[in-house]
Amino acid sequence: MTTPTLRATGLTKLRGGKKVLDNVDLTLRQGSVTAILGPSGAGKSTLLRAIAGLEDLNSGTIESDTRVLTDGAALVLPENRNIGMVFQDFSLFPHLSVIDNVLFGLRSGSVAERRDRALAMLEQVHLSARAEDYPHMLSGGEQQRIALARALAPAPDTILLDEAFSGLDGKLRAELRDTALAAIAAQGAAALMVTHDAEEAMYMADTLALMIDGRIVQTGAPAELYLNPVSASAARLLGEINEWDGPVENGKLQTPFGAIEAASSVPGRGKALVRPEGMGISLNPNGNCKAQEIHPLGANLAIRVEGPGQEVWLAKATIESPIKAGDRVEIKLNPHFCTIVCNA
Ligand SMILES: Nc1ncnc2c1ncn2[C@@H]1O[C@H](COP(=O)(O)OP(=O)(O)OP(=O)(O)O)[C@@H](O)[C@H]1O
Repeated sequence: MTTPTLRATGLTKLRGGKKVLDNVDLTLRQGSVTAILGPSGAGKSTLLRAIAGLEDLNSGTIESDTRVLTDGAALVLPENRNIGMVFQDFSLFPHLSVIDNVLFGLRSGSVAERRDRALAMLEQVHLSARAEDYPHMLSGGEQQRIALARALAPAPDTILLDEAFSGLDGKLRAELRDTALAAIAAQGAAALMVTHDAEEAMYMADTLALMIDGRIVQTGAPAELYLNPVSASAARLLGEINEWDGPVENGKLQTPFGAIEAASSVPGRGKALVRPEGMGISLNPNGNCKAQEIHPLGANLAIRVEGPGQEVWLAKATIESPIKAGDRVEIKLNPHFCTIVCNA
């Protein structure tokens, strides 16, 4: 595992008596991308801003591998934290050319060295040919690539991306994600990104941190969190999930679509969580379930399946599936996509 470049411990921030950050711990590592995913108002931007030094904290410590950035009173100013930031709205200086925007944050080295560095960063985001243009001459995606080059130019230890791709759509957004990943990897910075978009978070991040009501409720690799969520609310952040409450007896919880084994002991009642991919669906004229509605989703079909007691769960099948709305079907749960959590 690579060296931590930034460690936040016990970050707490109160606003109007409400904890918008509640004892947040987070470690960022060199060359690794961490994404914070959470609903609106969860405190994601506040956390990013606190790390950048733009937000005071009530308590907690933020340290880089060499120094303490915040520890109650001890505070390193934002401009001295060696942290780069990219915002959703690009925030380029309109009166400066592209190269001057990138040069803006470069303070060390001779004029020629700084220019070489700025050009190298523009090269990295494939825009060196536009160095003398002004921001208004560039598309939104191009402006965001300049913002990324500007943030990475001073070789920050850490780069913070706040909904940096949200203003862009479709193909452009996908391209910018890849450009950003390559540029971040080339610089070896630790990246922390905030997004509402679960697919974007899973695509880009090595580590995901799920944030709800100011607390980080789960941290881990995207696949681990997708398959083994700690709660229904954590599971919902990463995509659709079927939920079923019931007693756990002999280590099993019975759902309308089959029994699920509890990985660890869950006392009393539990909640079964089943990803749509875990609903193994097949045509069976004698099956006790029915395909109620079918919607194409690119390579997959989303199928609403009615169970024996008229419960409706979501299943996924590949686009070649012969199943049609109204068909009798059979469901076999795939335990890989099923979890039981405490029903608290
Ligand atoms: N300047 C401010 N003054 C007062 N309250 C604020 C301020 N900025 C944010 N808040 C509140 O702090 C809480 C956390 O806000 P924050 O912007 O960090 O959430 P978020 O998870 O980034 O949300 P979003 O995804 O909508 O941007 C919210 O309840 C928000 O209303």
